Amino acid sequence: MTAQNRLRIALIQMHVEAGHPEANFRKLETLLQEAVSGEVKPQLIMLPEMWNTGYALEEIRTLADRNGERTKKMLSAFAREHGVQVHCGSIAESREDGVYNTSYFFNGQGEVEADYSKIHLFRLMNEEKHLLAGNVTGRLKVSEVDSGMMICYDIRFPELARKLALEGAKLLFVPAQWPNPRLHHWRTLLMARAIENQMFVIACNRCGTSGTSSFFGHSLIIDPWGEVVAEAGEMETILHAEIDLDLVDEVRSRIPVFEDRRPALY
Ligand SMILES: NC(=O)CCC(=O)C(=O)O
Repeated sequence: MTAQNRLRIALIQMHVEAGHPEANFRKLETLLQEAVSGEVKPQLIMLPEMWNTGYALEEIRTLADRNGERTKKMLSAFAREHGVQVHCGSIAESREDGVYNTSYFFNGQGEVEADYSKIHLFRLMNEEKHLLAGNVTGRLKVSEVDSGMMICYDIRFPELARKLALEGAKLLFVPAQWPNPRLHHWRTLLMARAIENQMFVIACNRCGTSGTSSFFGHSLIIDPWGEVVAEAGEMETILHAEIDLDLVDEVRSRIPVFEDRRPALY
């Protein structure tokens, strides 16, 4: 196995102060430095969903990052300085027509390689009242490997993960703010998306509390067999793991699910 076929990942499972972008940007700067200061440097860093504002939806129009400019400036500079790829999780991003829940992916030169705005808005947290839904699926290349992007609630839609897998995705990125009491759903759905599509699922949740909601963390990296490569606990932490990218082809050749599909029947 060559070094090129492996990917070192760090997931920043952080507490988010709802309604306080300043505090969240400051906190993130510290955690990003921490993520690259160990002996083994990650090649990719990922953040949770809506870490800039949290779910301060009543004030989201004023709090959201206009066109993602502040986020892009900070993360692009960081990615370039450290030669590391950064999946920004997602941010509340304001555009002319409203606020979106948007992911950006920066390559190691600090360029925006891909973006994706959440396409399924989560009614239980009133997203549909304050946010606009994206209309395009999220595809990207990570270390030259075809990959897909989802955000949180999106994982309840297996058709989306399957579409990304059929288009070639071998890695699926899922930033989240997934609260209690649905830890069982979080783990099971992520596991299912990994097993049925024989892909790595890389999922970064937030932790801590906001108002009456509490977030259990449990950021996860799951391999294409459905085995847990790494899982965080409930506290703020940086979860480091290394994955073997060749495992996707190995699993797909042992159980040829994609060849055995009968799409004409369903
Ligand atoms: N932020 C979200 O999309 C939360 C999704 C969630 O909690 C769920 O159960 O689905």
